[in-house]
Amino acid sequence: MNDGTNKPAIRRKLRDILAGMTDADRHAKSIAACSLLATTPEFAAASTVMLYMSTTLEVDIASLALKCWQSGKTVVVPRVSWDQRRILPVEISSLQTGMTTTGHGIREPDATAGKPIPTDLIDLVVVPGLGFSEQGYRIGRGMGFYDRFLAQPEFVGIPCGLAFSDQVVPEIPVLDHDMPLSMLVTDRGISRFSSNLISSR
Ligand SMILES: Nc1nc2c(c(=O)[nH]1)N(C=O)[C@@H](CNc1ccc(C(=O)N[C@@H](CCC(=O)O)C(=O)O)cc1)CN2
Ligand SMILES: Nc1ncnc2c1ncn2[C@@H]1O[C@H](COP(=O)(O)OP(=O)(O)OP(=O)(O)O)[C@@H](O)[C@H]1O
Repeated sequence: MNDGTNKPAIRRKLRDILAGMTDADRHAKSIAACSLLATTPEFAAASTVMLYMSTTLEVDIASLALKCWQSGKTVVVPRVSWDQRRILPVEISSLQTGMTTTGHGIREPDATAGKPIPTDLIDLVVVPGLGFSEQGYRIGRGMGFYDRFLAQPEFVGIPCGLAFSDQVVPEIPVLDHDMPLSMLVTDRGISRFSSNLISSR
């Protein structure tokens, strides 16, 4: 069945897998996955990197944010605009200060913090998700925020999924609006999906 109707069941299964991991496992795998991402030429070449404010069940991006700042990169994270049903990239210089918590316990820069950054300046987007396929597709929280973000014509960067290896599943239903990733990094390794490269979009 590839019509997307089983997406809720896949989300439930993936949420169970994530909840079943131990904190120690999540911590070790977060460090491993972020270290691997930091070794890639795509990361080295990026001046502006879009990260996400990780929740406890997602790969913790803290070590990656520090590497970005240490090497002089600009870090942006999403702020949800409910009016526009989109995420807006906002620059941050700390993961702690100036944050507020939205629904689902997701943190984002509060109204006083964070300068909006034009989408075309983003070189690399580190994309969270509930699950990822070996073909470079992802399933998220079901609001389509990242699909809409990555589909914008002004987005010219590289979309890179970041996940625990536990989150990689053989197949994810793909609908027309689902945006493929160019890369996927987990604690087990780096995958590149040549058919999804920007030049072919
Ligand atoms: N760490 C992290 N940040 C992320 C995402 C993510 O998956 N992980 N997102 C990935 O997309 C975006 C945020 N996604 C969100 C999805 C739902 C709600 C939320 O509050 N939902 C309400 C229902 C709102 C409505 O239906 O109008 C709720 O469930 O109460 C918030 C953020 C951007 N930031
Ligand atoms: N480019 C787009 N333009 C308009 N609507 C879109 C677009 N992409 C996705 N949507 C809508 O968003 C909704 C959720 O999509 P989907 O189930 O693929 O979310 P998801 O990728 O799992 O979630 P997310 O990206 O928020 O983590 C769908 O109803 C879809 O129609």
